[in-house]
Amino acid sequence: MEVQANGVSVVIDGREIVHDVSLTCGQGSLTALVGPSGCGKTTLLHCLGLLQRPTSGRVSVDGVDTTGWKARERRRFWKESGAFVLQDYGVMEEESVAFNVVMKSTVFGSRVVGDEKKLNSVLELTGLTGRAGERASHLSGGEKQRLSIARALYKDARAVFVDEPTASLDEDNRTRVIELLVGLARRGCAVIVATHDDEMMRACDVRYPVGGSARRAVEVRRSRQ
Ligand SMILES: Nc1ncnc2c1ncn2[C@@H]1O[C@H](COP(=O)(O)OP(=O)(O)OP(=O)(O)O)[C@@H](O)[C@H]1O
Repeated sequence: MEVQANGVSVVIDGREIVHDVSLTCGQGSLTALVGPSGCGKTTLLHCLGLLQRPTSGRVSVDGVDTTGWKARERRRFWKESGAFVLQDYGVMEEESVAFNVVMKSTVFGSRVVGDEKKLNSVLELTGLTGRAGERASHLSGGEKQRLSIARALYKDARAVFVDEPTASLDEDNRTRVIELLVGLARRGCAVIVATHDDEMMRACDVRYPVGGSARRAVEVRRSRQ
């Protein structure tokens, strides 16, 4: 999936938070939105993920302009194609790890339904093997981060929007999360990451400086081996 911003600006309370961003986040590529705290990375990420409407400009998905999309079309995009790994992890604390991945249960919520083999495979990939039945609230910050990635992997998301994925992680978890995001891109997903982290930035194919004067997406590597 390709997610594209064309002349996207966001004005809140008379203040321009995002200024005239044009950027293409391609299928199979890992794009970093970079810049100092408060420069508008999260706001831009939310626009690209259709969580927030730009004040002007447009966001297109696979070449389709989403400006006129109603709630129903945006919901379909989130359900079928998009996944989020946000700073508050987007995890349902009271639910099990398995439910948080599969997001489906029987009518009365007593049992998670879904593809068990696939569930086990994504839990293994994200280092959460054996944790399916545990309450998500028991997980550590790094584990919750990986749980959100497990959900993106399970649903075969085609675009994943990630906010500061490594901010509060120790070295091991950080490396692991970066590897998982690179893995998602290698599967053909468009992965867009707002980040301050040098190691995360180095793993990205494209770095886009948000804010500042000389804004231009820098392609770091043309292709991965
Ligand atoms: N809903 C809102 N109402 C008022 N101001 C907002 C709102 N959303 C964002 N802002 C402001 O816009 C600016 C950019 O915020 P944003 O969270 O996008 O920055 P950021 O680059 O992601 O910052 P950080 O790296 O610290 O997470 C900040 O000054 C913030 O206070």
